[in-house]
Amino acid sequence: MTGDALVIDGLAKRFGGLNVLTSVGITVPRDTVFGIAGPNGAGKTTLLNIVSGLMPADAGSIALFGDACHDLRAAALARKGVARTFQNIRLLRGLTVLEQVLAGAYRHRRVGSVRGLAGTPRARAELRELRERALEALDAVGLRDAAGRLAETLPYGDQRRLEIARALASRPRLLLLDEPTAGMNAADWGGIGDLITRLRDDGTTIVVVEHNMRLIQTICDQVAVLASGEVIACDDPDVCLRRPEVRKAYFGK
Ligand SMILES: Nc1ncnc2c1ncn2[C@@H]1O[C@H](COP(=O)(O)OP(=O)(O)OP(=O)(O)O)[C@@H](O)[C@H]1O
Repeated sequence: MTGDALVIDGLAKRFGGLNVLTSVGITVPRDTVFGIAGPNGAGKTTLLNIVSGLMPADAGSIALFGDACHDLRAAALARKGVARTFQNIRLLRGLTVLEQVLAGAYRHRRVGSVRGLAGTPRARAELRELRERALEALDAVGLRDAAGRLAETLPYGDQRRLEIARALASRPRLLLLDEPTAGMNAADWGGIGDLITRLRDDGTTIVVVEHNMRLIQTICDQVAVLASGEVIACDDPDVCLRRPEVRKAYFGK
């Protein structure tokens, strides 16, 4: 296999008169956990939105596993192995834990909805496979025993795990996590950190946007710090977070 998991070059994005990203370059090697840090409003979520195809960039290029893909929309990127979670939990009310994950797996179906409704043997076989994938994803995040529960009754930390399971159901090669530990206590975020490194060790490349510096230092192989629309530092987390330009961006000194 050739190519890094993700190579971003010269990426720019403007909202009206606001230049959020001016020229961002990042290279994420395969099978690593790569952190994206930076002060509020630095453009971290905007960067994930562009990489996952939710919005176009104004300029720049993106390559995934060696293939240029900056013109692709979200569905095509998902088929290329990109999955993501969002900063705010986005569970569908009234569905069980398993059904939430099945909804994530379903977009990778091969059998169209009409044939699926007709209940052909192929459609039934595919549904069985989707269910297996969903249970496998729940296993990965430690929620298999909760498969039959209504998702909204789960504790907050488990709802965040469920979001990750939903992304994992498509068996992504590149998983983008937007603040996966937002609002969590230390016990819960430690567990998410362990989960992320386990996923990496199993062969998923992970890009994680995080404000929690201890988590970044614990799990990331590299971190890029965004400020003023650019990457101001990219290195091993301990080295990066000691840099004067990074301290200035965060603490103003
Ligand atoms: N769709 C949009 N339209 C207009 N402005 C936007 C849009 N999305 C983001 N912005 C603005 O772009 C800037 C960067 O936002 P973004 O959410 O990417 O930052 P962030 O680094 O993820 O911030 P935080 O750490 O607070 O989540 C902010 O000033 C935000 O208000």
